[in-house]
Amino acid sequence: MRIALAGNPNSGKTTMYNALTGKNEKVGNWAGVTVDKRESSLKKGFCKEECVIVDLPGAYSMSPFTSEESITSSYVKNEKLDVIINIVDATNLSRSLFFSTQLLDLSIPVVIALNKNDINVKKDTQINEKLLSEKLNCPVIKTVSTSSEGLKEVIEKAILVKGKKQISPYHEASYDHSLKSEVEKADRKRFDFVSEIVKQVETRKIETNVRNQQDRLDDIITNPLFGLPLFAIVMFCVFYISQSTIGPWLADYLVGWIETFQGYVGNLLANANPFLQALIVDGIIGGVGAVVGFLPLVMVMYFLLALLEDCGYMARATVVLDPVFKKVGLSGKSVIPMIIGTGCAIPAIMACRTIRNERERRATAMLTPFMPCGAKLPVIALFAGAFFPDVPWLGTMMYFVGILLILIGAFIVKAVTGFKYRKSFFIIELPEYKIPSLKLAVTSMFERGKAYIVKAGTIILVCNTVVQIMQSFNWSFQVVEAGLESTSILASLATPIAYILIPITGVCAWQLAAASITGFIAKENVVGTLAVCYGLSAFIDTEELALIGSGNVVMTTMAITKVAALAYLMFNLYTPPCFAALGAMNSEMKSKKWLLAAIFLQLGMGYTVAFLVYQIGTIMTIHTLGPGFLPGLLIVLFFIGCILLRIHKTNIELKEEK
Ligand SMILES: Nc1nc2c(ncn2[C@@H]2O[C@H](COP(=O)(O)OP(=O)(O)OP(=O)(O)O)[C@@H](O)[C@H]2O)c(=O)[nH]1
Ligand SMILES: [Mg+2]
Repeated sequence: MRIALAGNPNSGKTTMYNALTGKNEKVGNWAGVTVDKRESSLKKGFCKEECVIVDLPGAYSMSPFTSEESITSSYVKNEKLDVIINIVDATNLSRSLFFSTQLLDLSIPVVIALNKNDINVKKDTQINEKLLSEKLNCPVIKTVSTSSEGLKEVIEKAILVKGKKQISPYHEASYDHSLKSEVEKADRKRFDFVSEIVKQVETRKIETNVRNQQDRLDDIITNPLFGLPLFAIVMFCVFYISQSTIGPWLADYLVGWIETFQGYVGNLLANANPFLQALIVDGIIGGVGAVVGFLPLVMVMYFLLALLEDCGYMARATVVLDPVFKKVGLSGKSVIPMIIGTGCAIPAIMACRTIRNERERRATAMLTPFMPCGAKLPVIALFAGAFFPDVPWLGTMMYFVGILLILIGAFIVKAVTGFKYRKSFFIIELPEYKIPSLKLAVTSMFERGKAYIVKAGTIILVCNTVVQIMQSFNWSFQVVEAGLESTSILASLATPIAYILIPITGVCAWQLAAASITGFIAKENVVGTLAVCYGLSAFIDTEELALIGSGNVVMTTMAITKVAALAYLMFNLYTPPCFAALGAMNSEMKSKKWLLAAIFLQLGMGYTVAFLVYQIGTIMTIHTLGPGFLPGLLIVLFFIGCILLRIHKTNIELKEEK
């Protein structure tokens, strides 16, 4: 038996899906969290029959506007479904039932779950579900997905209605679907029908048109003047707590355990072959451990972001940033992918589907990776902790630089595509504020933590092993002696890139180049590879319970200046993301031209920023230009020249069109 969950965005479909299947799919308090379908079998205990539950993206209507809405409408129309469970947001009945009546037209049995009933109980809003069931000719059950209330009954009803015929409550006269005015007329009629039913079944105590506390809070939070600084403060707190206070404090304990384990294995292998010993103790445990050591930072950040999302703040952030983004040809819609991007660029790029305008969608997918993701966080934490322990806000600043680069990038895309100002509307449904669910935040945190550990135990482990082997052997496949690592396979492959990095690091270090290259496989590799190449594993000082301070081993071993460390960090953060994210960009942009342009822009902007930071920083600190200034300048000028040329071409094309 196959049951699909369909309904308006933010009605609680994924929450119900998770409760029914035991999965942990992403739930968020805004419209458009789910952008692709997911399926899994129903948990035992709900019914004896084998049953598959399908979670779908939210949709307002069967006539799709966005690509994720069309996933839903084509799925319910074309797949062989036994039953549709229509999740209706009981706090917003009139809007939700419009879609319900369309689902009831499909000749597939429907069960309506009147979800979020707990909110209605609190507000004393009553819905006569029996009468509603009679009016719609289908079972209606009140549910609370967050506590699984009513879910068993919903499934029981779904089994009962399977294979039964339901008579659609609304009969639409046929009309010409190609004519916009006709469609609007038909929709209006359907809406009147729904309003009439709502009038009969619902009694509200609080009139929605009375300004309540929520509206007053919105006046402050989304205020054009206070909104932006407030957003900056909120995000600063998130990054500061996760990366400069609680995160590193927890990380220290973890690193202590990892070191103990490493020492234990080291003792066990004391008499083993030196290569094997180095591979296991330094390459695998040291490299993977260096990455895993930063796990608490990622988890704390996820916990805080989940709280912010769930309380309803993130949806407001889109409204606050909308005017700023509009100026560069994007809109508030681009903010959600950006925020998701602080976790991982892949779901963030997928979230761009909710953007209707093609140019805006592609531009957002192209620019979202500038937002440092969870995998880049260990890289930030490492450099911020090792080189700038007295600047606790440095890590946080990397996120704000990310936002700035998104804006600059958007401006470039706008100029290159010849985007002309058009009045565009940004409409978002603001969810109600609520006390965030700790359970949800903890689940989100552990899900992310699990993914991080799995990645460290697979991709990162394999990469570190390969790096350790390539570093241990030369091209004649002989083990390189200690001190002669620069003759290794790894060093000879990375050296050409190391030359390109001279204008941004001041040194020709194959280790730095190797770390940046493996970073394209997964960004955590930057930390893992540096740990392996420099023979450093513990980046966190367990004795001082802090990320290792200045003048420590990392700084002296890497032998680069603070300015170079900052520039190198920024190069790794703002050049193209990992290959998996590039793959996601390719499938969302659906254009090779856009993908290539995106990679070029990311490479160019990442290099330019790093070059400027290093050279200007060097002039400011030691009053001289850094090494490799001229070649670096030529690379940057080439990048800027290419963009200017493209903009010029676009302008000529536009003139010709006129
Ligand atoms: N109070 C209350 N909140 C709920 C209930 N069900 C879901 N929520 C909350 O509603 C919000 C949206 O939940 P989701 O499950 O992500 O909604 P969705 O329908 O999957 O949303 P999209 O994927 O965007 O279409 C989250 O903040 C949930 O915690 C419920 O029964 N009661
Ligand atoms: Mg969902």
